[in-house]
Amino acid sequence: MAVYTHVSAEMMARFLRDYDTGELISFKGIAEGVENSNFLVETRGGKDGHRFILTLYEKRVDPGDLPFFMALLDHLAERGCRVPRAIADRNGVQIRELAGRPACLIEFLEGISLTSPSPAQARAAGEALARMHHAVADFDGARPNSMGLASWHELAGRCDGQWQQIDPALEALVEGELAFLAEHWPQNLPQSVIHADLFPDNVLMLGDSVSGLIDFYFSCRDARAYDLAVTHSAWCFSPDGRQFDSAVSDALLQGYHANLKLTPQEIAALPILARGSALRFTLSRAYDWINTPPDALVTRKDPMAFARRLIFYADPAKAGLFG
Ligand SMILES: Nc1ncnc2c1ncn2[C@@H]1O[C@H](COP(=O)(O)OP(=O)(O)O)[C@@H](O)[C@H]1O
Ligand SMILES: N[C@@H](CCOP(=O)(O)O)C(=O)O
Repeated sequence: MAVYTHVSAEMMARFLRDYDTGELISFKGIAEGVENSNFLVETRGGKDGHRFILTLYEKRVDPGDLPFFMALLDHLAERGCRVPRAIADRNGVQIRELAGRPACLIEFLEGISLTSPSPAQARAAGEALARMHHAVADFDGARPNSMGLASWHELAGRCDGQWQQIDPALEALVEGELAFLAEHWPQNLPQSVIHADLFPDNVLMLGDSVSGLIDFYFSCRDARAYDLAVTHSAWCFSPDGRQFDSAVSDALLQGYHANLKLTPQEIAALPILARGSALRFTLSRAYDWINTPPDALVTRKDPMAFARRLIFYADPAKAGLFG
């Protein structure tokens, strides 16, 4: 359960008094997620609906970036993408504070977060990602990728001396990959605002249809093809990273390409971008594995699940994976 900051019923009720959401009737911490504290909030008698997500922004979210995220969500929603907007209070303010943390009340979207997506669902996710990339073409917000190549050395350095508690082979794998990617990371690819964390748990689905894309708190400007590589690394393996699902992979790539054609340079770069994505999530999970506070209500995610993906993508026999 991801709740790092505890909120009392009195605090929550007081917070909601500034909105047209009606009276608080229940709230509870949400089990999924690892980054922020999220609560499902129910109200009655309000004008703005009766079910909401209240997010308190934690460790990796810079409060200065919240206006970028909120403007992006507004922009995407205005262009027909199913994303949750932040609700404004009666003074028109979206970004507030609760329990000493930056806080936003977010529209609740229906749908289920998947754990084992089918090819049809992966195809729908690929289509939704491509539609999002089209929709941001005229969004002029800017935010560099705080979890991009430049940050990976620093993140690895912060795990120094502690790799052994995760896996004896991990340090050598990370060192080798950092050196390889520093030399081979593709340059000059088309840039876009990207989601950068489009895991199955961040795509809400009703049957085989996408009902919402959520959790834009790593979104940034970076190579557009890197977003597809992140999504590929997240969707096309069993959760422990031991099994690759070629049917899900084909469907995801077809769904994306049916809506947005990548350039030949982008397609050629995908194997290295996928290695980068696998390394990025290995590193953030390793850092969290070592540093998660013991009193946080959170289930840590296994870094080795992405180390295994990294080994898969680095295998020369997989070079043809992306066409
Ligand atoms: N707008 C939303 N509508 C419905 N459910 C949501 C919404 N935002 C988050 N959730 C639920 O909360 C969970 C955790 O949210 P998420 O944004 O992934 O957390 P974190 O910021 O910790 O990564 C999601 O898996 C989903 O079940
Ligand atoms: N997707 C990342 C971690 C970010 O957390 P999420 O709950 O927003 O998906 C991972 O799985 O390591």
